[in-house]
Amino acid sequence: MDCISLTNVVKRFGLTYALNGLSFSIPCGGRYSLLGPNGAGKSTTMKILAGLIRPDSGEVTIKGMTPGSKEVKRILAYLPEDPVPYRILTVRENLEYFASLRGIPNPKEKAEEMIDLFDLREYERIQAGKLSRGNQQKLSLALVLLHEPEIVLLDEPLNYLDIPTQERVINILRGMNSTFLVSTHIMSIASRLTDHVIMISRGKVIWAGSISELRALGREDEPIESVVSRMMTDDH
Ligand SMILES: Nc1ncnc2c1ncn2[C@@H]1O[C@H](COP(=O)(O)OP(=O)(O)OP(=O)(O)O)[C@@H](O)[C@H]1O
Repeated sequence: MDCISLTNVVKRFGLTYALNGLSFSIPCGGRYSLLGPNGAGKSTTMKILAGLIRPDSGEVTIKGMTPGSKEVKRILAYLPEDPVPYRILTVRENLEYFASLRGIPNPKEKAEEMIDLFDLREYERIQAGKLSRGNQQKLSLALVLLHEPEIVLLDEPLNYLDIPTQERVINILRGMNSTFLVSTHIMSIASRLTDHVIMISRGKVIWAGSISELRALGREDEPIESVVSRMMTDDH
């Protein structure tokens, strides 16, 4: 079964076509990266899947359901590019609040678990607005993952994180059995978190396949970044 499906999706902002006939699908349990040059339509795609904006035309389903519906919200996590937790709440309060919004039976226990998992103990009583950008990112990841979502949409998830935290987060994400769509410009993140790639440019898919197929398109010893760069530039 497909957990994510887009067919012929068009989204315009004024005269700009952010998405222009975008179609792809991701089977349940699939781990996919969304790659593309600046302005390709990656964040727009994520927002449509998260139900935050509606396409002008085309069909979008999450496990056969409508994005943004109550059923989908229950099973989906979306980390935007620049997530902001509730600034006046402390780290712990944010976690407890999100856990109770999610209907988790014991929000305090869940907050404890996420504080340990994301190494936030030192900051648990600090207001989110006073955290460093990296610690805000860590908290935001904890907030979107606390309900053990089946489908996870992450826009540049490792932004601002120091190297030990990147490793910690990569291990957490790799340990989850969810369906993943990760938008990133960093190929090492794509290849460590996912095994398939959807490459888009000007609002439509220009290539899709496994990361090993992508590597095989390059010359021997050619860095994968160079292969991707050529594919993105050839399209222009
Ligand atoms: N709210 C908006 N109003 C007007 N134009 C928008 C809006 N959101 C996106 N766009 C335009 O839609 C196109 C796709 O933008 P989008 O943010 O989806 O690209 P992206 O692939 O995520 O880019 P980047 O890699 O730079 O983050 C761009 O031309 C952008 O300027």
